[in-house]
This record gives sequence, C-alpha cells and structure tokens, in this order.
Amino acid sequence: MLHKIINLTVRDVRFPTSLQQHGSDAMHSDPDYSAAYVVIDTDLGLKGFGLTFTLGKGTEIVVCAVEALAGLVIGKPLQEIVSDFRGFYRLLTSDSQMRWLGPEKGVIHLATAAVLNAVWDLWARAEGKPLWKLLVDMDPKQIVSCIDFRYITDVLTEEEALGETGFLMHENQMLKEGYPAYTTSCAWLGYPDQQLQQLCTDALKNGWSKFKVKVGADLEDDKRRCRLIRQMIGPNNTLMIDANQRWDVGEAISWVSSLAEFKPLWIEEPTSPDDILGHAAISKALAPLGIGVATGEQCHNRVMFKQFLQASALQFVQIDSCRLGSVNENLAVLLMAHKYQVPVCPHAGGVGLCELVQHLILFDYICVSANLHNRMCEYVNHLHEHFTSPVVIRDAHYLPPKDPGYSCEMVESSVKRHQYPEGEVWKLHRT
Ligand SMILES: C[C@H](O)[C@@H](O)[C@@H](O)[C@H](O)C(=O)O
Ligand SMILES: [Mg+2]
Repeated sequence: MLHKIINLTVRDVRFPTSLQQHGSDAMHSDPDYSAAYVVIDTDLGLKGFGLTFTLGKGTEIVVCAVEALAGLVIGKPLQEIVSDFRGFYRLLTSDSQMRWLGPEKGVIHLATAAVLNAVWDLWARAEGKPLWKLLVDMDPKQIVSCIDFRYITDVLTEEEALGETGFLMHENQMLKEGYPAYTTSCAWLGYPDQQLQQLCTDALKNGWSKFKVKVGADLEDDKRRCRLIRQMIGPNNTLMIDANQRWDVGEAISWVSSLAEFKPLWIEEPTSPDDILGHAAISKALAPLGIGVATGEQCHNRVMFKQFLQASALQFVQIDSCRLGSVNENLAVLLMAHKYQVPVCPHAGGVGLCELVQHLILFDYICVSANLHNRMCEYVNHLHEHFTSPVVIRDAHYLPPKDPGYSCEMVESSVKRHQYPEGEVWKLHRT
C-alpha cells in the first residue's frame, strides 16, 4: 500500500449522442454524453481511473477545475489519504482559495468527484477488490471515518452513523440475483412514437418491468406517450416520469395531476433542483394521487439532501456518483436516507454512471438498507462498450462487478477517438 501518487492527467471525452437524441429530455435537447476523465499514476505503476459526467460543451471547464485540484493529490501516498479520508475530502473541498468557487457545488464539486472517484478506484485496485466489496468489508468505524459530517450533525451524528451500517446479510443474494434495475432507454424525449414502441417491445421481451418516460415539453405529447407505454407494459409494471426541472411549482402540480391516470410511481425533477420548499409543496399535493417526488441528479451536496429529507420534499433519493463528492459524500447521503427511511434509487442516465453507481447501491443494500421495496437502480443502455469492465445486466438486474476497482476505466482507443476536439470522431463531425 505504498503507492504514492506521482501524476494526474485529465481529458475531455465526448460522445455525439445528441445526433440520435439519446439522452434527450425537456431541458437538454441535444446532450452529448461526456466525461472529464481522470487517470492517476503511482510510483509502483498501479493506476486509478475516475470521471465526472457532463453534457458536451463545458467539459473543458471541468477539466480546468480538475487541473486546479491536481496539486492537492500529487505527491500523496495512497495510505496517507485513506487513513484520514475525511481529512483528505476536506482538503479538496475546503481549500481556502478554491472553495470560493463552490463551496461543494458546481464545476469545482464535479471536479472533486472526478478526482476522488479515481482515488477510490485506486484504493479498490490496491486491495484487489471491486469497490462495493471494499466498502462491504470495511468495519463501520472505517466507513464513518470517510464522511465529512460538517453541516449534517443536526440530522446525523458520527455516533448515530456508526449504528446505521453493518447488516451484511444480503451479499450472497446480490451475487446470485443482482440488484433490481429500471430502464430509461425506451423513452427519451426526442424519440418518435414508433421507436418508443419498438424499444419498449424489445425491453419487455428482455425482462424489463420498470420504465421511465421523459415528459414536460408538451402535455398532449406526454399523454400520448404515457398512454402508449402504459398500454404496452400493462397495469402491473412500473412507470416513472421525469421532467428534468421544466416547471414552476403550481404548473408541476397541475401537469402531473393530468398524467395521474397513467399511474406513475414518481415524478422526477418537477422543478428547480434547488427549490426544497417547492418540492415539499409538490410532494404534498401529489401524495393523495399516489405519486411520489424523486430528485437528486442535480442535488449538489449532502446539505441539500439533508434539507430535502428534513422537509419531506422527496420520496425517492436519487444519489449520483459524479455530482456529489464521490463515495465519501454519497455515504453520508445513504445514511441520512436510511435514517429517514426514504428509498434510494440512484441516477445513472449518462456515460459511466451505471458503471459507478451500481457499487454504491450494492453497498447500501448489503450494509445499510437491507430493503428492496420501491428501490431500483437506473439503467441506460448506451456507451458501455467504452469501459474495460462494463456493467453486466441479467433479467433487469445489475450483477455485482467482479473486477477490482470502481469500474470507471475507459478503453484507451475509445478515449483517443472521442477526445475533444482532436479525436477522430470529432474531426468527422466538424467536417
Ligand atoms: C441529459 C440526461 O440524459 C438526463 O436526461 C438524464 O440524466 C435523466 O435525467 C435521467 O434521469 O436519466
Ligand atoms: Mg432524471
């Protein structure tokens, strides 16, 4: 465990997903799934790989922010970092000059996630374990020692957190059955009805039973698309809807009420991701219709999640492996969600997000929640071929990864081809 970090590189990698409207929603009509992709080198040759997710333009800004953090990482032995991981998280997020850019939000926090994801990957590789197993094998004290409790002790103290982990009952079940997943890949907003129908038919054949549909641009379109999907999947399968922050509070309530006949389990991101009281009002108004509110993919830190939970403003917590400050901050959110008994259903609509977040939800089930009721992890079917250890889905379940690390290493030839702007793929698209 002497691995000393001697270098950090970061690259701007973009995939032209907008060409076919993959990933499109009511607010992001042309998303190019992208990543600020980090590689850290150690003196002994072991490498760590990490990333954060972006939508194309602006990835270069995240790259700059990662470069600004690199000096805090280079020169550190892995052992020193992980023996005081809370301190290291603080170092990255509380730098007395750079914290002005956040603190713990926006571009600088995305950069923190990319760097720390690479450090966690390195640690798991050094231990020869997939990240979920590294977490599962830690004793609760060590888990808790990775979390920065600043700003959340009014809801969760370190002592309380110690009592919240450690069930360990369900590892074998996960290895056998995997963790339940839902698919978003049938119904991106830019897909025509025919494509939606075809993809839904295929998904049903492949054993999918939970489907998310993008809504929010046009009410009549939403009704037609939800009707179509509900008819195809029948009354017993699950439907979720996602508006990606399109509405004001009142509009959200009336729009979703008009879609209530299609029986969605949740409305995701109905309004601004920062409007905690707005989400609380929407939750209250929709509860009698049996519709919950889900949010989190743009919830930028544990303090926001704390308040969402305190205000009963969400009924599904959607953690994101690349928006929060890596595993460290995600652990805090998992434990707070457990305290409030709110199910965690991770966000994974992006490049690499499925690969990463599966580790976190496996840990959550095995060591924290021990519960599968109303819990599922998002799955989207794009771009897995660019990873060296892509997710394995069987019967709509994530099978626990076996390779050491955090599953975020990308195939080097893919990185080269998709690097922006010099990669071959981008040369083609510009001509
Ligand atoms: C732009 C992206 O594809 C989003 O639409 C996506 O992350 C989405 O909100 C999701 O829930 O998967
Ligand atoms: Mg979403």
